[in-house]
Amino acid sequence: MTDAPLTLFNSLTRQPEAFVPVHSGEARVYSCGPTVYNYPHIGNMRAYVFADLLGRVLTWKGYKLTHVINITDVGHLTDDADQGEDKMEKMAAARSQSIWDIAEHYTQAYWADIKALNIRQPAEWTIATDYVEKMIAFAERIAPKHCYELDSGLYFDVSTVADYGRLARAVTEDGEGRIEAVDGKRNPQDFAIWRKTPEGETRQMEWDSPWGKGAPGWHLECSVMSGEVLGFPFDIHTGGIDHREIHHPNEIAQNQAFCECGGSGSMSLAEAANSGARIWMHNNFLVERSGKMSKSSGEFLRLQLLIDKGYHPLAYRLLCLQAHYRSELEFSWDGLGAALVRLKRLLTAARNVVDAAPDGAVLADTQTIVTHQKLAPLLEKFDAAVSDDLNTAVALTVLEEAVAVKKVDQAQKGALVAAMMSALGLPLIAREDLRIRPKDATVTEGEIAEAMEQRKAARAEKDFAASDRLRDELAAKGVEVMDGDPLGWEWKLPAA
Ligand SMILES: Nc1ncnc2c1ncn2[C@@H]1O[C@H](COP(=O)(O)OP(=O)(O)OP(=O)(O)O)[C@@H](O)[C@H]1O
Ligand SMILES: [Zn+2]
Repeated sequence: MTDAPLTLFNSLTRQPEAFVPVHSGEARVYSCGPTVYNYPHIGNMRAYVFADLLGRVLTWKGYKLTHVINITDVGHLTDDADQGEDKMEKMAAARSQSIWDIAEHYTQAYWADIKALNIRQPAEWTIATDYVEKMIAFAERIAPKHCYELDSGLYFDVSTVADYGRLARAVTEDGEGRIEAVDGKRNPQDFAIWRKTPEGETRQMEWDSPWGKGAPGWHLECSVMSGEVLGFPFDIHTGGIDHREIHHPNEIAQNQAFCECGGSGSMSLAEAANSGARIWMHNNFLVERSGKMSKSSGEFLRLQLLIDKGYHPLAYRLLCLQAHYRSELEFSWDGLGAALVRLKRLLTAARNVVDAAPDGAVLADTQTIVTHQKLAPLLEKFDAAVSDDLNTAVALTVLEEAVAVKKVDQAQKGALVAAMMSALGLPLIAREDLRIRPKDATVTEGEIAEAMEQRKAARAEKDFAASDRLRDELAAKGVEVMDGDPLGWEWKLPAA
């Protein structure tokens, strides 16, 4: 049975809540996408592994999922509040390239990582610059009651909505809040929803508006794209935990203004939540020993670097799944290596289970097919784990139990394992495909295979001198021969 109630931690109320869809049988989810001014780092990708997992669990629970992720190609300043330059303009100037080229290049790089991590395609990728007209219309609607104009742009007056910053307070209570005062603002937390191009300057990206030439504010973009595609209120809004501080409180304020709910006095939490998304969910950071991994700080790890070193990208996915999404996760190469070993064992065993199942069994409906007394409790345990605010650490161990369970119906076992793998986004790829040659390897897979064949023949003839020589030659090229490996691996490269 997969009927454990789905509970998700809502950052807005700071407690786990039962998921009750706005539209019966459906789940509508919006995830803040990347600002495409640079390559995504693996910390950014944790946010999308999390959003993908959430979507997969909603699908597992039987909801019809509509997931939207945006691409921010304009408007995100170097500081999340109103300080600094537009990240896209800054990178384009540094590279002497057009913003459009920068955006195209890094969007493609991001999509390559999405694919490599087996993140499902959302129903829609909304590109911020495609929505500028709608952003202007949204701003025009809320401006009379909620905004004021300064020389630098159109600002949102946060005192015009009830309960501004409730989401952020979770952070400020911990002493992490930081909103700087800027000249001319009525309240320090007021933010630009339209930034005017300063007189005498031209920006690469600018549009005409009732407030002059300029560009939309980053917060406005997400309010407009989420509301436009999913309709207010929708079910779940996701992002990294840094968005809980400024970006999401500002989106909420705009949504409240747009929906004309509240205005003065206090608003109930339910109303506040209804003014945008019902549930706001945030993944915690991927950190290194030196602190949060960050694009803006210059040095960061890209997924491609992991691949170049010989790690399959799905090892990184597994690393993320081993931790709870709300916990900080510290990256280490040892940790990634351990995740790769676990992944190999799991995928090899799962592949065997699914191959042993009769044709069609893995496509059958798990709920109706899994009745075996040893398997049904595992289905229930797995369902309870993922339904408990996406407890993937436990779900993974249940999957490993299911893969190992003996003397059970093969069809049922195949269906169960395939369904669990799919819910966690682990594809059933052949173990050979998990082996990646590091970029700096001096030997090809074909050469390794040939040497291994020769070695096998030498051993069959009991020519141990030749066998040892071949092993040493491979070792000199950085290939370790693995005799007697429990999983039957014949060789490995140093990183893997
Ligand atoms: N170290 C991290 N771990 C997990 N998620 C992160 C991390 N850094 C950023 N994110 C999340 O990644 C997503 C994409 O972020 P975005 O492209 O806007 O990054 P950014 O703010 O420009 O980069 P950075 O914060 O690295 O300078 C957001 O949801 C953000 O909260
Ligand atoms: Zn956003």
